[in-house]
Amino acid sequence: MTPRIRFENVWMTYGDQVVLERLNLTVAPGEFCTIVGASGCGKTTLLRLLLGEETPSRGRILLDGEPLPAEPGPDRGIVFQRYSVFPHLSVLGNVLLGLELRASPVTGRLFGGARRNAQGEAVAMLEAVGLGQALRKYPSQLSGGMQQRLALAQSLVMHPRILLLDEPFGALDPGIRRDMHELVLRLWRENNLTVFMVTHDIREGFYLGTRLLVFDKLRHDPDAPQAYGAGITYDLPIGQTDAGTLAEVLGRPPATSRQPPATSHQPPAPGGER
Ligand SMILES: Nc1ncnc2c1ncn2[C@@H]1O[C@H](COP(=O)(O)OP(=O)(O)OP(=O)(O)O)[C@@H](O)[C@H]1O
Repeated sequence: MTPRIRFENVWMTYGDQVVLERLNLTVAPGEFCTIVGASGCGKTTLLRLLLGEETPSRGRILLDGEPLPAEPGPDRGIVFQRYSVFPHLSVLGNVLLGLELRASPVTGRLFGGARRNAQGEAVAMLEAVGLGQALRKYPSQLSGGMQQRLALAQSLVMHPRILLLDEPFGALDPGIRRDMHELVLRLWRENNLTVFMVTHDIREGFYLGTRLLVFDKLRHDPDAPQAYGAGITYDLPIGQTDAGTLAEVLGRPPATSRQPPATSHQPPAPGGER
């Protein structure tokens, strides 16, 4: 099967600062990769490379076997910790906008049947994330959790192949975060998504991911801290990783959402149950 994403010896530098180095990574369709690492080690930079907002300084990234487009596109959706939605548009307007711009890039307006179809799609997506009762509200009238539901709907209505999540639940209360975990797992299954999610919470990473990627510097020169970038120090298929490795990474045993399978770990079939 062609990998959904493939990094081939990717480096990312800003001036003389090496942020990421020697990244080699193959991700199958339907995997849910959670990404952890120290602050400033390049996690957001990795997502921006996948989005097409940045291009690698060296190496290349392939999307379904083709070079990744050098600009953001509807096949890659992103949700940030905050500020993903447009404050001056209603909930419905936020989700409609992408559909309108895709169909009518110049005016961003749709008319007649095309507009009704787009509205139907947007409403269905908002209902799927639990915002069916809030279509006419504005983002300032929504709680933090509702704003993140809106941001998810805004991305998913474009039917992306890849969903990029940059600490999307970091600012939410624990109870709300739990609800969002269940929502994102359902959306992942229902929309055949391949997910890359940055989190500071390693337990969240274990709970949600099918695969946990740990980023850290592979080498370090105290006299030249910018000389070396981060790479993947652990690539853990969750459910198949031995207890010793997990304990080393976590400092204690993991809490995963799944029982480890007895033998091998298979990424879930897109849309399949796990
Ligand atoms: N556009 C840019 N120009 C110059 N340096 C940048 C740019 N973007 C990121 N950096 C630098 O790259 C490094 C990695 O930043 P990045 O935001 O990817 O880290 P991170 O792991 O996501 O951090 P955090 O966990 O704190 O969000 C930082 O030192 C940052 O200052």
